[in-house]
Amino acid sequence: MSVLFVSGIDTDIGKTYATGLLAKALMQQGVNVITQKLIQTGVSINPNTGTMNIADDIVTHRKLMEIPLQPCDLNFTTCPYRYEKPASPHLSAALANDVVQTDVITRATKALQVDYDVVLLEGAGGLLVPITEQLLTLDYIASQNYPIVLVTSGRLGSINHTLLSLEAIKARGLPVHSVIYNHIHNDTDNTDTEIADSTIEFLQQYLKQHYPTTHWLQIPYLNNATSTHTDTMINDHCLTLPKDFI
Ligand SMILES: Nc1ncnc2c1ncn2[C@@H]1O[C@H](COP(=O)(O)OP(=O)(O)OP(=O)(O)O)[C@@H](O)[C@H]1O
Ligand SMILES: C[C@H](N)[C@H](N)CCCCCC(=O)O
Ligand SMILES: [Mg+2]
Repeated sequence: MSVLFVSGIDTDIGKTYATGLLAKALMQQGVNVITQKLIQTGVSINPNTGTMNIADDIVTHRKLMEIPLQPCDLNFTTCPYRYEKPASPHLSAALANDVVQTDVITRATKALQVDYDVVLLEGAGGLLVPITEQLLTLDYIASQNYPIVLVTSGRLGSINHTLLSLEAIKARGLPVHSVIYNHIHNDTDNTDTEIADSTIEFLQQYLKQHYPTTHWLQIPYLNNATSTHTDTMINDHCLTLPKDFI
């Protein structure tokens, strides 16, 4: 497979971290990999040019990969659709008097596939987030038949959101390539480790029983992982991928 769609049980669950760390791990295995962002909302405008900046998530991917912005980032191939309002893409586009044309995204992915062996395509929010009034993210994924990487967490409520996401994927007949458990809340005061540990245990067992070929990975809590002073931290927290991951 050469395109993996990285989704999650919700927005702010750690898709960007997961995508960047996956890309870095693949690079370390010698895979020629790049990341793409489906649609970025909440993008700032460059005051000098009056144009939209590069997608924040692409910038974070590159920091996590420890590589500079690439030519395909600078010419916006890795994220053609960027909007100012930090909202659902269908709303952010409408507020910019625009409608997303998914063939632009597909063409961008195909252009990246010319230069790279693997493209990790990060969604915006969860699987049923609308791209337009008529088209949900999962509709687009299904139209391309992309395998899905689903990012989840140990927050109370994650079990339900994870299983609902898995059901939605199954209903479209798409493969669940991986589930990535992100330890996003583990360093905060309000984390209940009993719940988080039980969530890991439950999800692992559930996958073993119902999705035996799906990979299970975990991402540790990273402290300021994308700041400029955390090379050691990032190196310490490399993802180890199973041999048959790609
Ligand atoms: N493993 C982690 N350790 C520490 N902080 C994390 C971790 N994962 C995510 N975060 C924090 O949570 C925030 C949300 O994560 P992230 O931006 O990856 O979410 P997302 O799922 O990509 O959201 P979106 O739908 O906007 O793309 C980030 O700003 C980051 O600070
Ligand atoms: C702005 C935010 N961080 C994401 N990029 C977009 C999240 C859209 C969520 C829409 C929804 O599920 O209601
Ligand atoms: Mg993101």
